[in-house]
Amino acid sequence: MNAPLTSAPLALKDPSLLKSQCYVNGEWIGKGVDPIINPATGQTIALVPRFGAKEAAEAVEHADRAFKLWSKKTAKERSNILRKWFDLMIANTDDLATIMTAEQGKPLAEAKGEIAYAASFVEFFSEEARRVNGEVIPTHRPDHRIIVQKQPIGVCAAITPWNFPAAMITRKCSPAIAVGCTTVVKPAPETPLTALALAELAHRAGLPAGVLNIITGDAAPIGKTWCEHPTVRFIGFTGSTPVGKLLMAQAASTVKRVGLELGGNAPFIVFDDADIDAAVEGAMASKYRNMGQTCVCANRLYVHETVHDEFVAKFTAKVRELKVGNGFDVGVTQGPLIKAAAVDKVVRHVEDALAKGAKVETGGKRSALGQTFYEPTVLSGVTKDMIVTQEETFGPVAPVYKFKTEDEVIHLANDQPFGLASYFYGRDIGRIFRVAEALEFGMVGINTGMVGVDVAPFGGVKESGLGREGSHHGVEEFLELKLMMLGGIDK
Ligand SMILES: NC(=O)c1ccc[n+]([C@@H]2O[C@H](COP(=O)([O-])OP(=O)(O)OC[C@H]3O[C@@H](n4cnc5c(N)ncnc54)[C@H](O)[C@@H]3O)[C@@H](O)[C@H]2O)c1
Ligand SMILES: O=C[C@H](O)CS(=O)(=O)O
Repeated sequence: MNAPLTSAPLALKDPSLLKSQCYVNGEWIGKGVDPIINPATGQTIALVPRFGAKEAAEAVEHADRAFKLWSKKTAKERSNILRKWFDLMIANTDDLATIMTAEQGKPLAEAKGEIAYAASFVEFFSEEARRVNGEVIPTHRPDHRIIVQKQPIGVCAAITPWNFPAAMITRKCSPAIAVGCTTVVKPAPETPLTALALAELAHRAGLPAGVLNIITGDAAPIGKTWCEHPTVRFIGFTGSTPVGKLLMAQAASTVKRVGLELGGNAPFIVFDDADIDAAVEGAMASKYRNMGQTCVCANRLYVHETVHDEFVAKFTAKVRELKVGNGFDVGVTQGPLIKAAAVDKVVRHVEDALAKGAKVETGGKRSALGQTFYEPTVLSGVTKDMIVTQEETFGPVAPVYKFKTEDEVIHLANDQPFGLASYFYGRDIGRIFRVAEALEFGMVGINTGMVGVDVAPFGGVKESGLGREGSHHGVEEFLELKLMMLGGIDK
């Protein structure tokens, strides 16, 4: 059904950044039919095309033709275009953030922060493009020489989530493009407008047709087409673990590489020697960023019994200062969740915890602002039999547990299938190394609540994913090592 456009046009300095078509082979194609809804107001912002398997295959063919040219560009040529893309993202931050807040809901200041974060990957990999060096290996025979060349793997697919509509795309596409690959991208159905605006800026930066292709539409057939297409050499996915497992299975049909950034269930541990004020600050940053809708949010807060009451009192006081509302409104620090179903999941988690004996320190109920809003919540008296312990809540709920010993809390932290981010606060150097090495997670924040940055490898272990994004490691999954064994050198 074509939902009517019921919202006033977004206040953009450059209205041409608001796209309602797909970007394929350097052209805008398709007819908008699926509404993109503002989660704060329920209004329709724009309509986007509903593409499927056919268009997904066509995008791969365009990307493959472009690969043959793009991979032959010099590293400096690729670097220069990525740098221009970065410059245009920064110059258009306000419009990109406005589009993001409208479709995703996060407060405008957070959206601007994400644009800077997303742009930082483009900048970083514009520099890495020129650092992809091969090797000459000391020979085993005087008449032989051994050379290892790093070559771009080809067409890479990216399927991304709604919680970081810009950064999850640039964190995958900029390293791929930097080393000479080409890309086909399906953004989340909730938040494609940010992705399409990024494509427009890439076009303006001079990225050749077919290097970046972005289509919207039916996720399952698009994903299956790319997973099974013999020309696609890599599937990059950021999203839930169940979908990640499905894509990994589908990609096996053509022995593709996969890069999986999946679900999390981060422990946040406060030891007895922690700086409590710093721990509260770190917990606020980790827990309530994006209304708790990040894969690295503190999902379980374990506080040593000797400092528990002080931490809960100070933490709860800070949470009560959060202001819930429309992300465009001045002073709002907590916007809506992405959709009503997300709030329903939060309600289910909180009600389960209360039924099993948890206590509400603050919040604990839907906001009167509407069906997509939930009050920032702190629960105490939480135990491991509650759903919040085993499942990622993906909302503004902080379950607090008490613990007695280091061994006990390390076991509790590790005793679940996820392994993305983890955090702890403490100052004893011996404990810092013991705990950091014992935690079964891809990332450990020590006396900090934030781990995601362009220069550091981001990724998880166990059922939180495969591979690393960002940092100089971030190009490796887009490169093949080619051995050149040269004989007959003595003739
Ligand atoms: N590890 C990370 O970096 C990271 C980052 C953001 C989100 N996430 C995780 O993502 C989840 C929330 O995001 P979400 O709700 O968008 O996840 P999701 O898995 O439902 O969707 C993610 C993407 O996959 C697509 N998709 C869904 N079903 C598909 C299918 N059968 N075939 C192909 N594509 C399909 C969606 O359209 C979307 O583009 C949470 O679990 C969160 O932890 C992880
Ligand atoms: O939600 C997942 C993001 O990758 C979190 S971060 O912004 O990269 O820290």
